[in-house]
Amino acid sequence: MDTTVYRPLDPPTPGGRGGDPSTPAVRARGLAKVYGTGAATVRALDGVDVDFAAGAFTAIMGPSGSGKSTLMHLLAGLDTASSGAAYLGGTEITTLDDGALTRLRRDRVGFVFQSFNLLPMFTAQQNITLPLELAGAGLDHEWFDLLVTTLGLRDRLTHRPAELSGGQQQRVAIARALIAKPEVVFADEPTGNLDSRSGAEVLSFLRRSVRELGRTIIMVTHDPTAAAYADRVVLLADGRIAGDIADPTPESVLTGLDALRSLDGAAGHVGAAAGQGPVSR
Ligand SMILES: Nc1ncnc2c1ncn2[C@@H]1O[C@H](COP(=O)(O)OP(=O)(O)OP(=O)(O)O)[C@@H](O)[C@H]1O
Repeated sequence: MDTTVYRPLDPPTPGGRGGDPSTPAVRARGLAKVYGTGAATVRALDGVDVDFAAGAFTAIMGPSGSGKSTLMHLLAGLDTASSGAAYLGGTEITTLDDGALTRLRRDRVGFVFQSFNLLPMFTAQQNITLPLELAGAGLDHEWFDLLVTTLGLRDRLTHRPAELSGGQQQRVAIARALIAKPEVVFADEPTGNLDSRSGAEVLSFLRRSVRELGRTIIMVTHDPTAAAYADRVVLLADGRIAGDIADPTPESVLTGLDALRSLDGAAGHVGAAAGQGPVSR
């Protein structure tokens, strides 16, 4: 596990803003993914029911192999489920064909990866606006300016990725993920390649984009301190939802992870162990 310690740069403010709280941005119902057959069968996800609120920053945590990446890939339409359903807003994505999934990922979802995935020959500005070019959509200059200001990229727009620090590159990747105002941004270990200060900045920007810009973010992370920037932490163990922590702190997340280890595969839910009551969905 990455033991990097991140220090929040600004104090947390309660609650998320924006989105329609009555409709979850993302839902899973009985979602399952099975790899292999016979003795080699792995149930990577084993019947997951979970809602992710619009306008909230949610972290997904759990031990290695607990199914975090599998869940994110199914929710983002990057992989197909073995059974069950995943929804983006009102759209059941588990029944869409490849073409519809490609359009959905392009038009309604943003991605931030551990390795930034910027195009090296393009400037920061060109990288940010690339999704609009690919979609044939026009640039909302006001939104672009707001993103660039919020992410502190104003004086870096003409630089190529090789001329930017890791933290700056990830901030460009976040602006790119947000430029088309997607319904949800999936972030997969977004601070995994960053030092603690750059990681803290990136996490603060992710949180600001939820609180101030009304976006919805679902982040997979191994780091309890990173998870504590979120409004909520969903814990996975053995392909199942094993805990749910509202308003997490590094301490409550660590307590929740420790409780998971002590459950050691037994069925259970660690919300109470982490100082939270079970969250009804
Ligand atoms: N393509 C695959 N073929 C077979 N098994 C797989 C495949 N992908 C994942 N698995 C298995 O599914 C389970 C869940 O994997 P997943 O990558 O979702 O876990 P994770 O929680 O993201 O792990 P980590 O924290 O190590 O990245 C693991 O047992 C893994 O070995």
